[in-house]
Amino acid sequence: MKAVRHMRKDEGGEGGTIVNISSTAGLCKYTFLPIYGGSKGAVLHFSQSLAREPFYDNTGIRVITLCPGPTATKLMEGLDNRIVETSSMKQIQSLSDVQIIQSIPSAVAAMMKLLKEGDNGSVWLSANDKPVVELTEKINKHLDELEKLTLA
Ligand SMILES: NC(=O)C1=CN([C@@H]2O[C@H](COP(=O)(O)OP(=O)(O)OC[C@H]3O[C@@H](n4cnc5c(N)ncnc54)[C@H](O)[C@@H]3O)[C@@H](O)[C@H]2O)C=CC1
Ligand SMILES: CCCCCC(=O)/C=C/C=C\C=C\C=C\[C@@H](O)[C@@H](O)CCCC(=O)O
Repeated sequence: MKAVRHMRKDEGGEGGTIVNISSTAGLCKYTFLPIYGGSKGAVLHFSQSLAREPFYDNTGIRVITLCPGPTATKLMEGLDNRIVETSSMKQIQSLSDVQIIQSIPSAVAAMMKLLKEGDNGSVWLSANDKPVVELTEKINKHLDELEKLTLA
């Protein structure tokens, strides 16, 4: 929020872009990453709450969220040995049958695309070495429906 104060146009800044890094672990109920997944869900919710209008109109700051799937960085090294809930090994094993650990260039390509094309409040998925997918509509539909329930 300190960066926002420096960047915001309505307080003398130049606007800009903030990209928050969530994860597929923030989208999926992974039994092997409950704490990490919880923190990544929080990153996504923080971004969507911050990006809600009139934030962009007032500040000129785009807030965008990237949700990468497993990507070949140091963070993924020895993941199997760091799983605390051993009953979740079954889920991690079945996941590794259908999901690959993507290359860093794939995640970088996703970042470049969303920097060029991403609207304020947009959410993007980059996984399995596939082209980046925009999730904004699905995420906002889900959040808007839940919000309606809180008001009913
Ligand atoms: N690698 C993966 O599979 C995925 C990673 N992510 C997220 O991407 C982001 C970057 O992770 P990676 O590049 O994969 O990990 P990494 O371990 O390669 O890099 C993390 C970097 O953060 C720095 N760092 C750690 N604690 C810090 C602190 N308190 N203050 C400042 N810098 C600190 C480390 O020195 C390191 O350079 C993280 O938020 C991670 O959760 C999201 C989805 C998948
Ligand atoms: C410390 C947490 C890193 C989490 C990275 C992330 O944000 C999302 C990961 C999502 C799913 C990961 C699935 C991994 C499944 C298997 O392929 C696993 O067996 C790979 C283990 C690799 C290793 O070096 O141990």
